[in-house]
Amino acid sequence: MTDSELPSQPHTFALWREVQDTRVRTRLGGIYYLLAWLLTWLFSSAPLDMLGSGLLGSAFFALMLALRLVHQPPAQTSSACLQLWIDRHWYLIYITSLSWGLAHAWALQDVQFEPSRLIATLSTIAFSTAMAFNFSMRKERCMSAILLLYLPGLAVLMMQREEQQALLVTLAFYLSYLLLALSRSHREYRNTLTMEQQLIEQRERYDLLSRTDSLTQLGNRLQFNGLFTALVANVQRHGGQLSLVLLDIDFFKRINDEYGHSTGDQCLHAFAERMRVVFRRDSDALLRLGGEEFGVLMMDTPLEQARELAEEFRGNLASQGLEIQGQALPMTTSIGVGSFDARRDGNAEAFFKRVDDALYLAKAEGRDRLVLAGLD
Ligand SMILES: Nc1nc2c(ncn2[C@@H]2O[C@H](COP(=O)(O)OP(=O)(O)OP(=O)(O)O)[C@@H](O)[C@H]2O)c(=O)[nH]1
Repeated sequence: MTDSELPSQPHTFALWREVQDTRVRTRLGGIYYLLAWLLTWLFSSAPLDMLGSGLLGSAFFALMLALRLVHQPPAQTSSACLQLWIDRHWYLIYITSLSWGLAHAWALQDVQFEPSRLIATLSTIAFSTAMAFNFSMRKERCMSAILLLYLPGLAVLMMQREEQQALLVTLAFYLSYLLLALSRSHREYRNTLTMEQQLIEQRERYDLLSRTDSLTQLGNRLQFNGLFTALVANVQRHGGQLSLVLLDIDFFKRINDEYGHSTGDQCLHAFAERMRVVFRRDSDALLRLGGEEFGVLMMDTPLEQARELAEEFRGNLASQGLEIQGQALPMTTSIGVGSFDARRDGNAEAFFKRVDDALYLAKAEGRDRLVLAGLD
């Protein structure tokens, strides 16, 4: 998934990240529960006497492992879908934790598990430690899972506290450490997430800046190049109508020479503002291609419609000029307009050249006019 495909809403991004992290961390967990059960059962004093319950336990933990593996994250990245996946996955984690907690309690109680009791206790410690460090995205849920792992065993040890006092106290102490470690791990997870979100936002801001012309706040040449190629590829593949309007201010050098560069800058800004008034559809992409040359990419717009709008723009500008510092400054623009034609334009470059040639013709024929591309 590329950066631009990542969910942009902070809440949805946090859920998406949590899904990815949960998915990566949950895979191994399932294998170790199965392994721990197999060792506890097979190293008990009489595994064959417990064949039924041994196999049943193995089948159960194998099923939990399979469910974890087949529970694929949603293809959609809506927050509702992501939240649902997380909730369901936590059910699997709870069920596995409680089942292991009960298996440990059984091992502590049943004499047949005497030789493998240590395996079960060490596994409980390992699972709860892994839980505290790997699933700290949700503090309360993680705490509940640790308690499900721990409490059945502690309850048995409480009942046997005469003989098991040392183990009971040690496990209780370790549990308190785990809850503290979980708090710290949760804080660190949130901090890392915030940093990651800030980084993405910063990158998006820089990306936008690098594609924006600072004088007019229109998209710049870089933006045009990417957008134009993508839109042409899109109409080539799916059809539709894409029009391009190229505008070049007439004799702009004279404005600079006569009124100064700063007034020239204000003219460019005012020109862009005027473009925003006329080409106002959300799907119109307004760009400054460089110097005093501008472009409008009009999606789903037939040639005639693009021509009408461009002509309206040219006429308004010629009759009203631009208002700079309360003064009307005469100004005209030459315009080339064209629509992508799959038979005539092999690629984006050819299409651009056709419209640029029309603009050149508008200049050559005396300026302040609009020429349609490729009607020769
Ligand atoms: N103020 C200002 N001037 C700019 C900017 N970018 C380009 N120019 C000026 O725009 C002028 C363009 O001049 P030319 O290419 O000769 O074009 P023109 O004078 O508009 O003449 P025609 O296009 O042939 O009608 C140059 O004087 C550039 O210095 C800018 O960002 N600000």
